[in-house]
Amino acid sequence: MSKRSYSSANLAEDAGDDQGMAEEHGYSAPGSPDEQYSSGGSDVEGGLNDGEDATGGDPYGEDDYSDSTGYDPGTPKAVSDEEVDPDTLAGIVPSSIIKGFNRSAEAESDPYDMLSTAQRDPSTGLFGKFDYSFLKLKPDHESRPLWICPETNSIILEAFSPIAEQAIDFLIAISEPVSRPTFIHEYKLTTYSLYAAVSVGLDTNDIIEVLNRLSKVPVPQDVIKFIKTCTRSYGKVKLVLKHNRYFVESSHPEILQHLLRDPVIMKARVFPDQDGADNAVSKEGIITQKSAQMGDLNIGGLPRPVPGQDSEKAGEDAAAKEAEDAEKAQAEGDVDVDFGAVVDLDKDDAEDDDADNIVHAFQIDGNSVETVRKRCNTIDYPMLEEYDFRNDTVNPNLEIDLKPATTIRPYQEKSLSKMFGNGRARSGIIVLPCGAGKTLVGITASCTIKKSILCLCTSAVSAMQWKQQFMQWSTIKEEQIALFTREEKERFKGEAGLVISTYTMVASEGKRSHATTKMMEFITEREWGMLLLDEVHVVPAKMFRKVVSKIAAHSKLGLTATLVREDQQIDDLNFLIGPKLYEANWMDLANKGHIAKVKCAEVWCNMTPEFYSAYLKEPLRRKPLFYIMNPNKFRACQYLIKFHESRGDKIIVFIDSVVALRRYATMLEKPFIDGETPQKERMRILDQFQRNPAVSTIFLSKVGDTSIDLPEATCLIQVSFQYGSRRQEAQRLGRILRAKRRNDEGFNAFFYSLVSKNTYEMYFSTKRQQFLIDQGYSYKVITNLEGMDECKDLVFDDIESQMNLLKVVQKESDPTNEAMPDDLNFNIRSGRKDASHSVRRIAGTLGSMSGADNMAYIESSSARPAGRRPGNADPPAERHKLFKRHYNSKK
Ligand SMILES: Nc1ncnc2c1ncn2[C@@H]1O[C@H](COP(=O)(O)OP(=O)(O)OP(=O)(O)O)[C@@H](O)[C@H]1O
Repeated sequence: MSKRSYSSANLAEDAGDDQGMAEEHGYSAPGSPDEQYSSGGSDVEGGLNDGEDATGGDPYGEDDYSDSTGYDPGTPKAVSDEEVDPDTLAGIVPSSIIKGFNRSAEAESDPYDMLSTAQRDPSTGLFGKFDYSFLKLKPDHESRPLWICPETNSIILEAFSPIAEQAIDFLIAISEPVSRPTFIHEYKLTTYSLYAAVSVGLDTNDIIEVLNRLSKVPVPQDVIKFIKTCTRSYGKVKLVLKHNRYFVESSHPEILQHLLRDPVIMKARVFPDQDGADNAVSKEGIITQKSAQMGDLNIGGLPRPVPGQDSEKAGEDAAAKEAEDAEKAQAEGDVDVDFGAVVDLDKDDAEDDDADNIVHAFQIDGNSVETVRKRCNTIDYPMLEEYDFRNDTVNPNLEIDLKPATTIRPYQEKSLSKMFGNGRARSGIIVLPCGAGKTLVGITASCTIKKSILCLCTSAVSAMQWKQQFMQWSTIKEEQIALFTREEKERFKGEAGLVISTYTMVASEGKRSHATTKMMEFITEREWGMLLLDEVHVVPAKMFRKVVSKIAAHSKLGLTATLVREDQQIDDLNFLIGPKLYEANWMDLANKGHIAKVKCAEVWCNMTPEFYSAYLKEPLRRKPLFYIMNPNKFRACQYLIKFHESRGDKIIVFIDSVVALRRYATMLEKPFIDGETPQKERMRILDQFQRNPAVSTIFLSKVGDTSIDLPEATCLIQVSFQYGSRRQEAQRLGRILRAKRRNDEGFNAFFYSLVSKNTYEMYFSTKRQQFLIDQGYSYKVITNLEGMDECKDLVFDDIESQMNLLKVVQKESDPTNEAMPDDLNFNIRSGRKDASHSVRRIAGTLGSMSGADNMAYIESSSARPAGRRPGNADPPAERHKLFKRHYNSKK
């Protein structure tokens, strides 16, 4: 999918005309004069409505999918266009396949089952087992936006469909986004995504029914089976803390009985003395009661803001707004309003009928919570954690509200509605792009729960920024906030408060100072309303386990932009924190002006001959410093800084290697921050960068990757990076997504990655880009920085200074460097070609980055560019012999 979408997107870019591209591919983009939708809104309505359609009753929408695939073999006439004439194929294709294509009426099982891998796509061999052309399209398939692949559980969305927005809402709730370029998105149903879907209140039938309505083909039987298996037991059992007693709760009494038959769980059960209310208690200790209604839960303690209104007026006319929305939807694409209601997943428990409001529960011993939770995971009934904070009378309230001037954005509100949708706090993870305002989401959640909050971040700098943001957006008083870092060990005043600390401070064990030990006692001895976990993707699972087991928290909210890890331990988060509750789309927020639009470029820097031959001789571990300190890279960096400073940009330069960072910053006379920079000095440099026009560029090591909020920054130059880390690439991009000037007309932020040509760095660079490419970003390759050769005062412009630098590099290159990742061998074997398959690279120059697209693209030119210093190497051949040797030997 990725491959296909890049190539289409590429075409669009090349053609310079998105619409043109869409038409060229036979897509009918919304808004095109001849689109099928505009000519007959009724097509959409008829096709997707529950009720009648042109074929005299929707054979799909109304199907009982529990009995069949939703595929109706009785309506073949409606799809005659798709039918294959058996005579045409006779002799070419085995008859079983023709049968498969045409779906005989007697077909009982999934059509997919009829075809073995070898039998599919026998004529072209192009699609192999991915040839799904035998799946029969529904008669009104054009108005339905989804394709569902049997076997892989992948869902392809036509993002240009008039109902794509609603479909995206739905898909985000039930599946993982895999790739979201401009026109076609790919999602995948996974065990975890379905767990998350159930946890936000969707049930099996909702999921299959809506999928079936949106899909162009009947939902394949295997997919239905998968959904049923995953959702059968997930989300059916909740762990609820009420009046400081722990209950295992479910609206399915048979499930509770099943759990109580388990010896471990049975041992943890506590028989209530008296239930107090009129609730019935069975002899097994199961209490039956009416579930709490959501009522008028007030997210953030303020009237629910309506976008475009100030918070004071918000909430006054929600009904009017709804009507207006419906009208707008009608006008925009004549989308069926009823359909919207089906896809709208924000339905509260309060909407359920009375029967669903009956819940059953049994109490468990507070000390056995962890054991029961583990046991439930083992027997495949993972417990969702919910905190009934409004009924918690034991823990003192924290006086905190959003300030009246604070307005949360629609996507922030939406993410929170997934957390508080049923009037309680669900534990889970909210995924928003970097710079989209996760801090305010965390603050609003705190203002909703109004109990003591423990907030953990990745560094002391980010802890201080959280404190500052809490004070900026909420009414919390300074004395109610306590910082717990290496340098600060404060306590808050009063019974309830907020502690902001770092993961390492809380998870560390062993010998600690007296003040730290006292503070840890203060933290571990109390009950927290919420554990707020920033940048959850960064923290090792081991550390999380320690934190989670030490801290008694009623609910947990994890925040992240990049739910990706190179070590595959991301799955652990689902059970340590909770399921993913919401994930926003980067491109969507950029288009709406909530984050900046960014132009990304990879700048290829030739190695100088001396550096290159030294690089080749060095062992693997010593190589990196040679490509990082490549004099041509140095010069490119200096040139880009000059270029962007002259445009009035504020620039962040990232260099992972501390040796290189210091040398670059010192030579170019710019301030830098690395791990050893004291806290106060860091804050001073960041402050100068924000306010002082004379400080337009700062150099940062890895310490600046996450959580640094610098809205002034508009340009980012990456000189060295941590191998193939997709997460680091995205986090770094995030530093410029919050650009203050993002809504200026035609404004773009700039992201450059400087790569030394024909070194390992090129492979890593390609690998790093994958996450952002999947979010819809594209990279231009710049092989020649226009104007650089004419720029007189760049460093290392003579052989002598280059040789001196080489000596320094040879001396300082650290043989104890972090080992290169294991997959390097894979790269050598497969060569760069493989990796670049999935990358959308567009030929470009510095001129084209800045809008002046008048330069020749010289990527494959071997001619030495005019003005280049004669000592510099000509661009080496595409694959150096080193790579070739490895490549051939591996082959
Ligand atoms: N609703 C809002 N109204 C106005 N400004 C907002 C809002 N939400 C966020 N911001 C601003 O957006 C910027 C980015 O917010 P924040 O630092 O919370 O991003 P983030 O999602 O945590 O990013 P990262 O993952 O990179 O740390 C901040 O300057 C913040 O003040």
